Amino acid sequence: AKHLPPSPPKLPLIGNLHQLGSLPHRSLHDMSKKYGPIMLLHFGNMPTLVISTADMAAEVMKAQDHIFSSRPVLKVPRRLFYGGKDIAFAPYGEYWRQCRKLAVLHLLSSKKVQSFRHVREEELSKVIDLVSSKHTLGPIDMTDVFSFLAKQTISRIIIGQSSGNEDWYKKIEAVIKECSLIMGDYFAWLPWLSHVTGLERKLNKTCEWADRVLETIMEKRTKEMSDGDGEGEECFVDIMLNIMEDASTDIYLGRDNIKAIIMDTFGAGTESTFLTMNWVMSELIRNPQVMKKLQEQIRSIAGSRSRIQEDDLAEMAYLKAVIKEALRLHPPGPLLVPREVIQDTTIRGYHIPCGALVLVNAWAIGRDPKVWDNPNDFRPDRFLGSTSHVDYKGDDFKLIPFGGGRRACPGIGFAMPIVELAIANLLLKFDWLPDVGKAKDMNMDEVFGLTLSKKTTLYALATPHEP
Ligand code: HEM
Repeated sequence: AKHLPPSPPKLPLIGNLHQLGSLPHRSLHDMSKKYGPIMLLHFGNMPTLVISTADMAAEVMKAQDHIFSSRPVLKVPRRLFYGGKDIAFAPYGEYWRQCRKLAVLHLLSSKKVQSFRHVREEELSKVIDLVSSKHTLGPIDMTDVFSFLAKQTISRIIIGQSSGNEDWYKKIEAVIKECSLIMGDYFAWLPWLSHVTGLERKLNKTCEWADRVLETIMEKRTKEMSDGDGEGEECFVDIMLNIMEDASTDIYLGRDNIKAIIMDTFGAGTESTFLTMNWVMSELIRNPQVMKKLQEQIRSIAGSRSRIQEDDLAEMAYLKAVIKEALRLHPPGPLLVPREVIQDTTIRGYHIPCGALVLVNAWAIGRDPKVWDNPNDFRPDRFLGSTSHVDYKGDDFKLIPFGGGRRACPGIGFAMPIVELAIANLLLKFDWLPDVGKAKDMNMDEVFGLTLSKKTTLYALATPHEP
């Protein structure tokens, strides 16, 4: 008989789903303490491999990456993304390879990221002005501030800025919200449950609505480009429309691909970037001594200047350590994005069946006491000195908030300048305190959806800093 990985006992029909609870990354972490770093669960009748240590993650995302690099065909994303025409949920193969290459070369390259620098700076200025104008009125809703900043910046880069576009941002935002509500529900992955909950109808409605919004945006950008009356700022949609129409390129890109990629970058980019800023700031306010040390570094680099510029970021070792530490404790995608096994294989003697779903518990790995000292403490200093090379780029499997291997997040270089610039300038310009009570008592409870958010809104008191 084949030697399968250890499995907790399961129920008929639902398998292990009832054991996931409302915080699956935590329940799975607890289960792994009993059943080991590689477990085989069943979501309904879907065999699901759960990976809970850095060693095992290296096995699936490095040693055998090619076997673990597909995505499961999940009902909801399949429909929302035009049958897998996006990047994140496309099955492993030629289409995915082309599409990812297109995004990496034409949308997310460091040259492109650099070309949107003014967008990041302008949108951040609006936020700084907002905090300046509101700080005398009492605590500021920082969750709202970060959410606004991520959405404004990223949507302006993806669908562009032209008069009346705020409406489109809002519409896409509403679509994404609806989609993540549908998708965040693990039960929705089960085909037989969808009819019971009326998911099918909801899904149809949302897809039609999303398609109308996306078509209108594309038509508008096409018209502006041909009339030459766009406001001069190139966006992802323009870049893709140009590639679509350019007969000389060997990349095939249809309208559905473009729409799926818009949804994908929006969905993958905004929420995760916003949550990262929100967790970083929450940890800073909860750890005043870290905040103080970081402010000293930022203020000394700024000198008499009133702004930290992107060129300054390279020098900011402590800022980078703080962000790594926040991502270690609060990876916005605690179970990453599910993968699928494309052929039978073995790991450490265990048989892994073709077609199994794979969840890598990045959250558990970030808190593994075997690889991290005092794993539950927020101690950015652990990333200074001899360990400063440990990074989230996918080479150190104990820190994988962006995944690793060929399916790793291609948006790291796009997201991080937004996060770093925002935190650096908010700490340069203002001093921060919790709105009520003691810093150490701050509520850090989580809510699990598609992403991991903070349960309570982050309110904070800001005082302008006079240099
Ligand atoms: C702090 C912000 C972000 C975090 C924490 C994050 C995290 C992740 C994770 C965990 C994955 C799955 C990796 C795997 O399967 O190994 C992923 C995939 C992906 N991310 Fe990100 N992401 C972020 C920002 C962005 C941004 C800004 C974009 C684009 C604008 C983006 C685009 C994508 C895409 C397209 C994929 C799918 C890659 C593939 O399947 O080949 N992400 N991201």
